[in-house]
Amino acid sequence: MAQIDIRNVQKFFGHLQVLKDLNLTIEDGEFVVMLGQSGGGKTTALRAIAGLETVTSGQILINGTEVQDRKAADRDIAFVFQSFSLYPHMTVRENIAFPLRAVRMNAADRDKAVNEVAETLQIAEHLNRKPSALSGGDMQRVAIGRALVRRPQALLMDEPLGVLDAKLREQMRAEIKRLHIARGSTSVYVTHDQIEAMSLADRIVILHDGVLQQVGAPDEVYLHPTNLFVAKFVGSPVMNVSDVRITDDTVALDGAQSGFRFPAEALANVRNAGVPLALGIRPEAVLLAHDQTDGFIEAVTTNIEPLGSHDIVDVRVGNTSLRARTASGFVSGEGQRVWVNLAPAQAHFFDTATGLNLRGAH
Ligand SMILES: Nc1ncnc2c1ncn2[C@@H]1O[C@H](COP(=O)(O)OP(=O)(O)OP(=O)(O)O)[C@@H](O)[C@H]1O
Repeated sequence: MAQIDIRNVQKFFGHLQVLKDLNLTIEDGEFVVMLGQSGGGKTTALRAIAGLETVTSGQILINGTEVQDRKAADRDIAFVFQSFSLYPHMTVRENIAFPLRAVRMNAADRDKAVNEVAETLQIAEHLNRKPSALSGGDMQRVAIGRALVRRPQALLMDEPLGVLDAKLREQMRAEIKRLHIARGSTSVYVTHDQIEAMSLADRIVILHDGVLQQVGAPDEVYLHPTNLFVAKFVGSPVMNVSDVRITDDTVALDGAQSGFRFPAEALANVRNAGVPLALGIRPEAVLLAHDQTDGFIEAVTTNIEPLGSHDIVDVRVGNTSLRARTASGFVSGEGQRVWVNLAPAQAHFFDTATGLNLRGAH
């Protein structure tokens, strides 16, 4: 198993800079998920760790040894791609055994290793089949089995569940987590699916335009996003973000008759910032009441999404639309008068020019 250290890594494709001074330490046994929009540089970073891509400058260390100039085969890292990339003419057993043949392991040890990994991945009954006879989920289990069979120092996965349907993705996600807990291998996983990232990661690494935006545990990036990009990228439905004015202890939305009163400590770093501000508040921190309530502001419902376990209700306050998460059926229809308030402890204030969260880690 391995600690992976990425130091000051820059990567250019021609004039296009895809990784901008990337620094990251992945601890031994950790499950790190790289999350971001398409084109953010996630795959390039993963391929650079594996040695499938060279870096323009900077160092990559595995257990303290520089490997950036070593070939992929000399890094003892396994890679699982989105497309299963199995050999169609070989059986499942031969596919999984392939990396062991390459290192000339004897047949008895090879069989033992293949059986063990097939058992763990629950594909033992498919060992004599060809890949074409398997479901998508089982094909990806075989691809993961082939990656794990030689007990690599680290397992890298590039959107491994990308082509599976939603239900199978959810099931495989749980299996990948179980496998990681059982094996404890250092894992780096690339996805643009934030639910996958939240559910799998010890730490999430958010990349945008080749720049690392935030590294943190799932609840940390959810509760304390360092900037607007992270705030809007993590969480579903997305965080409400709208321009606000702050006067004394009052936070006023655009066009609203009155503002929300906040305790002084919630506005400590914000009130005198002297920059245009955006309020960020997640739907679960937008509170609705049927009747006039102290501290609440009058609003009108404009849309309701019933989602079974809860509803997402859009309300209009002044010129601003806010999405609130409510109990199912809390609001019966559009055009209804309600009262709205915000949970100050869960409110974020961003500098609209830089995108930085001015409350920092609160
Ligand atoms: N071999 C290459 N040659 C030129 N440009 C490349 C190459 N590989 C990637 N790029 C460019 O680098 C940028 C980052 O790509 P990368 O695949 O790392 O992003 P990503 O975040 O993984 O996105 P995706 O989820 O779409 O794979 C993109 O603009 C892409 O077009």
